[in-house]
Amino acid sequence: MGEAPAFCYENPLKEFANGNTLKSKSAETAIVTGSKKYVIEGSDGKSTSLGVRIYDESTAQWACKGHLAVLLNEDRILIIKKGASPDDCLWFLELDTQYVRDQKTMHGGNTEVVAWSKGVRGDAEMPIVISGPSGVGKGTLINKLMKEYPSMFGFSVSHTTRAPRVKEEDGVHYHFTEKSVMEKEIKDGKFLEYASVHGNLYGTSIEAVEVVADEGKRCILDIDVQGARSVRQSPVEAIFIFIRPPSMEELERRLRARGTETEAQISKRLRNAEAELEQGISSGLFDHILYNDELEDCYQRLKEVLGLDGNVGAAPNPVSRGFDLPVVHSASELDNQIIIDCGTQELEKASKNRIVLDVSRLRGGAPGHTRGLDLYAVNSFSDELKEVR
Ligand SMILES: Nc1nc2c(ncn2[C@@H]2O[C@H](COP(=O)(O)OP(=O)(O)O)[C@@H](O)[C@H]2O)c(=O)[nH]1
Ligand SMILES: Nc1ncnc2c1ncn2[C@@H]1O[C@H](COP(=O)(O)OP(=O)(O)O)[C@@H](O)[C@H]1O
Repeated sequence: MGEAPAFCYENPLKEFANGNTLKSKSAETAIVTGSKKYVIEGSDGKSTSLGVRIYDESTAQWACKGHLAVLLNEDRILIIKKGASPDDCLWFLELDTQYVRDQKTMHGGNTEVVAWSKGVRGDAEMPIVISGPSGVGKGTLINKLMKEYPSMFGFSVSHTTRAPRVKEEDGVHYHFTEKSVMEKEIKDGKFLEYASVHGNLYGTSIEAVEVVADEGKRCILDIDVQGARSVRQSPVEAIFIFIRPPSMEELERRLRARGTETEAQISKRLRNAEAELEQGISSGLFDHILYNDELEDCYQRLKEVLGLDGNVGAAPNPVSRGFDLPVVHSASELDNQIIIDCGTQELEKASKNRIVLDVSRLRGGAPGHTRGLDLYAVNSFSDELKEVR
């Protein structure tokens, strides 16, 4: 996914609390990682654009002069990497985002936390997390939704160590995986969340969510309550829906009628259902709790909650991940738009030498990703920002 341009603050971040340090002319802030020291230079106080210099201790040389850093809303710094590949030129150093605040709380409140995330173009709608006990009808509801709105929703294909059921396909319903392989991938940080459910390991890889978002579709996650809690604590901003059965008797009837589990597995799932229901209903974790009594009623409620009543299913908006930034000379911020001047000397190219990076709709993606960036070229001679592409 490319390399983050910088790393961990040498000093506590309190200097950044109001951004003053960054805006004062003399200020230089150092970020150190391994043998590299990244220095964000102070600006003249008028512009929010700052230079970034990199000192490589192993070669004792200053390198990569010319990265640009722009402080955004005092909660994150946008770094525009010079000479990076299109896929790797925009990064955010998160200083005071919701994710960073949550992480600080998790670490007891006294630890300074910063997080790197890569800028990804395009806006994908908030993922939908659906939880509920086994047999309640999650899969049935999700299938209906995907059938009615095939271009709008995409399913996050989880990994699991459980055996496939008769009609289940590898890579479609689940990625059926060896336990040791999955444990290694979890250790390698490839998973957004994972949990042990009914005696097997289940997990959502970061890639599973990103693949759907890259297609411009809204991602649906069918995961248990533990997994939902982990996603709540992740940078992913999602909508959380819990499906509950009309009664335990009806849940049992549905599980048996489905005919996909042995008697022992059904008993285990029913025992676990009690705890899942308790947590689903009373934890405050879920934004919406829907009864699945009559299937059609529940489906209509689900559509309402998702704002789909009467909506005919918009076409997907495929995401193009990269953008070729020419040599960047300066950047300034205006109303959530970063104006990037690429400073070509040749007059004939001058009409395309300014690029606007719209950061008004930034939102957390899977860990390490910030979505919602929009980029377009404008005519630099026009007073208005006129789109030319
Ligand atoms: N945490 C987590 N739970 C998952 C994931 N995938 C599926 N689950 C949950 O695991 C449980 C068992 O799923 P499954 O074996 O397909 O049985 P079913 O719910 O009866 O269809 C359900 O509660 C799923 O929501 C995942 O990636 N992460
Ligand atoms: N509202 C409903 N009324 C009756 N049966 C239902 C309803 N919703 C789902 N079912 C049935 O219950 C069984 C379990 O549903 P499923 O979608 O597999 O549950 P889950 O994915 O939550 O484990 C399936 O056989 C399905 O056809």
